Amino acid sequence: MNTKVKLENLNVHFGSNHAVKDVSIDFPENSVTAIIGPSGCGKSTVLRSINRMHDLAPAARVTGKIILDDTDIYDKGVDPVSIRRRVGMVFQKPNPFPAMSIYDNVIAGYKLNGRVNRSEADEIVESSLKRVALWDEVKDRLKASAMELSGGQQQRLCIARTIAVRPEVILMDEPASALDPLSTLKIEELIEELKEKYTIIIVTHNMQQAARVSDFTAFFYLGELIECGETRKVFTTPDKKQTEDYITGRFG
Ligand SMILES: Nc1ncnc2c1ncn2[C@@H]1O[C@H](COP(=O)(O)OP(=O)(O)OP(=O)(O)O)[C@@H](O)[C@H]1O
Repeated sequence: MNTKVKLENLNVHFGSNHAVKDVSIDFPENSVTAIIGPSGCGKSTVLRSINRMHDLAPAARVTGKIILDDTDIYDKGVDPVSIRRRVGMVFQKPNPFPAMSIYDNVIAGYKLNGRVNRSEADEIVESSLKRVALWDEVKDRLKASAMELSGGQQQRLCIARTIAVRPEVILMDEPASALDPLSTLKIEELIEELKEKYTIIIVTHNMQQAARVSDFTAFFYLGELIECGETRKVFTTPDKKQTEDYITGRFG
């Protein structure tokens, strides 16, 4: 399996808080890697560093390397906007643009590339909504406000918006934690399908979800990567005692 994203000695500081400590990890292409660990262990901070989102937080200092294919995304001269196009992000709470229609939400990110003609936009909206299994539910009301959709539909819309930009990597920060069990199941099924085309890295608090959706699991504790490996192995015969204690619910 090719490595799509490689973290080499990644450190993130917020002022004097050393939130991510010397983390090195490979994320294989066309696979799902789950990042797990107790609250505050640095999961979201690691995820956000992979599309340079900390550039937007003045207190953050990132050192080390993050290699996307052959590009160190923190190299001088690398445009963070071009990285965010290649590395999309889906957040915990569905965040469609409230003033926009369903159609305009899907195409919003893609339009930042420049002018888009109508038939091209129609094609992208339809294929993205089909990809997230939302097309049949919304095809008759594409001009309706995105806020008319249920929470689960809104989250699938946000995933459609992300994939419309044609990223290579999708970061997901607890994408189903605000959703009911049925919507969660749909998101999990979608993740399974999306990995054929994309490399997915997902932060989740839900151990069963990590076991269900991921090929690889990385366990973090107090800012350090404790263990990373095939999900089945991490969940059945972890190498480290801390991992075992966490996945068996003894702490966290
Ligand atoms: N923008 C920020 N400014 C300052 N400190 C931050 C910022 N983001 C995160 N931190 C700090 O970095 C550490 C790791 O936080 P992070 O959100 O990555 O943890 P987490 O494992 O994702 O937690 P949770 O599971 O609760 O979401 C915490 O001490 C947090 O307070």
